[in-house]
Amino acid sequence: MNVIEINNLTKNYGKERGIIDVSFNVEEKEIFGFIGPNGAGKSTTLRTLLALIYPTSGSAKIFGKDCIKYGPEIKKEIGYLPSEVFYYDKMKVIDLLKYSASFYKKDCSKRISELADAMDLNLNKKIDDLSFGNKKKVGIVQGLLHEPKLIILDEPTSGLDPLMQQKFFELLQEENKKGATILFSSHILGEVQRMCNRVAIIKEGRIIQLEKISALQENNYKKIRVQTTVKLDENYFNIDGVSNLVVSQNMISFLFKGNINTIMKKISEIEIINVWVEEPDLEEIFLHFYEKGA
Ligand SMILES: Nc1ncnc2c1ncn2[C@@H]1O[C@H](COP(=O)(O)OP(=O)(O)OP(=O)(O)O)[C@@H](O)[C@H]1O
Repeated sequence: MNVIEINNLTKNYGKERGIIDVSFNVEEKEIFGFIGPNGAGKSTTLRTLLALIYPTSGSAKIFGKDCIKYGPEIKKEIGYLPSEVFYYDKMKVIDLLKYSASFYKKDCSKRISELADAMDLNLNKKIDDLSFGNKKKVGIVQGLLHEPKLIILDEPTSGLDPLMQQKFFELLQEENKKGATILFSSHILGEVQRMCNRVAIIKEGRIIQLEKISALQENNYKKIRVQTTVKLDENYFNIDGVSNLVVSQNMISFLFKGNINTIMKKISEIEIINVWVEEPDLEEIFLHFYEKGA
């Protein structure tokens, strides 16, 4: 079952490009990554899902219901962490969280203290006195305190130190095990690689790739390095599926997409000293997309 269904969602900010024809689904209990560089359109997509902005065209459904028409009803089951958090600075953390909890028809106090303990957040401080990272933690607790069925996070780890990032990911994994579906945006590929089952890559407002993390790494590209006895003509590997070719002395490296036999035959026809075939990490795959203008 799809918890989120996005169909040809387009948002123009006047003449400015926001997002163009964005479509993807997030299945129940999935941890789904949404990656792209600054300005690609991640926040615009997520804000539209939360009915904070209206699409120019296209539509999206959450729990099978139109996200704009049924916005208020749907939002009760969603935990949202925006990329930037702003608060009434004079309030104490606990008062702010109690206020947030008052919007839901359940007692969230136990969960608030559990989350604050897990994130090492002092509930009795004034918001004003918190560092950026601690304000982010308030946002995290605020987003999770009502045990939502769907968690939407916009660049959640920015401002958290590595130890806190780790704790935060453990928290998310626990929520996921309990049944929550998670959609989070990031430009940090390592965390997406570690956390997510599937990923959508967005570039200049358009989705350019939608794939299982495992497929993205295993099936699509191989990172190949060949050590030859003599310096090879760089056109030798100028065949379909080869990209990012670098020749230096008697070492040649490139990314290969396609039938592995094709490239192995080509390699077997030259005198080699060694060959390495590796899976590229997401960072390399991602860079490849951007360089090639895919
Ligand atoms: N309120 C706005 N008015 C005009 N243009 C906007 C507005 N908000 C976003 N944009 C434009 O829409 C595009 C997508 O921006 P968006 O914030 O969704 O990207 P992002 O992937 O979330 O990037 P970041 O990580 O920097 O937040 C950008 O070109 C941006 O300049």
